[in-house]
Amino acid sequence: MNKPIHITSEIGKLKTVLLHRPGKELENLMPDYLDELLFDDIPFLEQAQVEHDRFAQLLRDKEIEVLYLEDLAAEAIADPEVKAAFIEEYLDEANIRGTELKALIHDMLSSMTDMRELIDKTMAGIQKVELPELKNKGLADMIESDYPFAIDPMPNLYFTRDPFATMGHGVSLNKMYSVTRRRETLYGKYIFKYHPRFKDADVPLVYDRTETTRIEGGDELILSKDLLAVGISQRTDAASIEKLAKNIFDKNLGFKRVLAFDIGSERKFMHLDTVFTMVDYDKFTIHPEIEGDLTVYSISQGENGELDIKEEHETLENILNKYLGINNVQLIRCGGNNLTAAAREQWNDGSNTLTIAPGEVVVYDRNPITNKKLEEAGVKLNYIPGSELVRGRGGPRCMSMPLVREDI
Ligand SMILES: NC(=[NH2+])NCCC[C@H](N)C(=O)O
Repeated sequence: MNKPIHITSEIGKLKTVLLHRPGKELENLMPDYLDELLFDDIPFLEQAQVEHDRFAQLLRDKEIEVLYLEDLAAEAIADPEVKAAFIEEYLDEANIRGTELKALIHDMLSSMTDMRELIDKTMAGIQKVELPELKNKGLADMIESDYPFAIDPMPNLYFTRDPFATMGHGVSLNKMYSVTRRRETLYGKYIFKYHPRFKDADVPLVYDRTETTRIEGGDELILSKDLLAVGISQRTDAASIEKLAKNIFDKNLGFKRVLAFDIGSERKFMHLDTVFTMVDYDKFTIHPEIEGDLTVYSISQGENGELDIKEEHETLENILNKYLGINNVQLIRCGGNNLTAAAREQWNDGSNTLTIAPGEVVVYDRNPITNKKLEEAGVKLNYIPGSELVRGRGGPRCMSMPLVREDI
């Protein structure tokens, strides 16, 4: 049987990818709560969907199988017992104030017979005004309080890169940094456990959402079948990288070394993939601010199952040459040599490329300076529009989770 997950590089020909088409959760964004929900503006849903559909169609035109998170999740909970368990768990994590309110929503979700509708509802969130019965139960105060939601939306779901990350034939089911994104990983839990595509494969989990320290997929890069890169960032703790490395070695996923890159913890550099992505065997896009010496921890398996950790201070170029065993790494600067362009295009995810084959990527059309640099370096570009999608601060890499790539 072909493994449903097979990822041994960041650049091998992409065969199957997981997306989420933005849905009603984006219409539950409000200016007052944008910061907590990690958005900088409110995308126009209809247009965001048009842009997203272009992205998906481009991938299909390249003969890549496109799967949707919402479909897999719906299929995963088809069995009534699984559906019931999912609803319980979803509600337990939904921060609902008031038991009657919870019971009411429980009834509402349980009575839904179309699993896609149910999943969409759990993603969109629930406004208190959608529950008129609540008044009769004496809980009018809940309705009248200023906060409009009974259950918050999950607007970041279209960044499928983050809640879990595929590596080898395993999955890092992540503990997210922010409250608003923690619930997203529940879909992954049910998909890998119960979906027919995955359930017989016993997908090994090398990280679990129940962990106490955080890690996100934007920080997890597969540099080769032997080598992972993980960012120590706003989103990912050093402690999580140790746990991940230990599990990867113990569960024999094939990787020999994990490089942990310390990239600081600002929002603009929230993940490693916002400053650094791999586009070819020897080519990387980078944000100029990570040039110069970096602190990198090289983690391998030591004696008696302990980790062997070495600290190094080196330029990105030297580190990549050394650990990839090449001598001609080419770093392509986001925004070229102009600082203003670099800042602007990095903010608009100019270095957040999705590589679909060695030397071929998907990029936003809105970053012409970076795109020209990529072209000059011999990289083949496929453009998508991103005027609305970018408002959530993510590009083609963030909006996709590869499930299968050809080996390189
Ligand atoms: N892999 C990425 N860079 N993902 C971008 C995620 C953006 C999202 N608004 C967040 O802050 O979480």
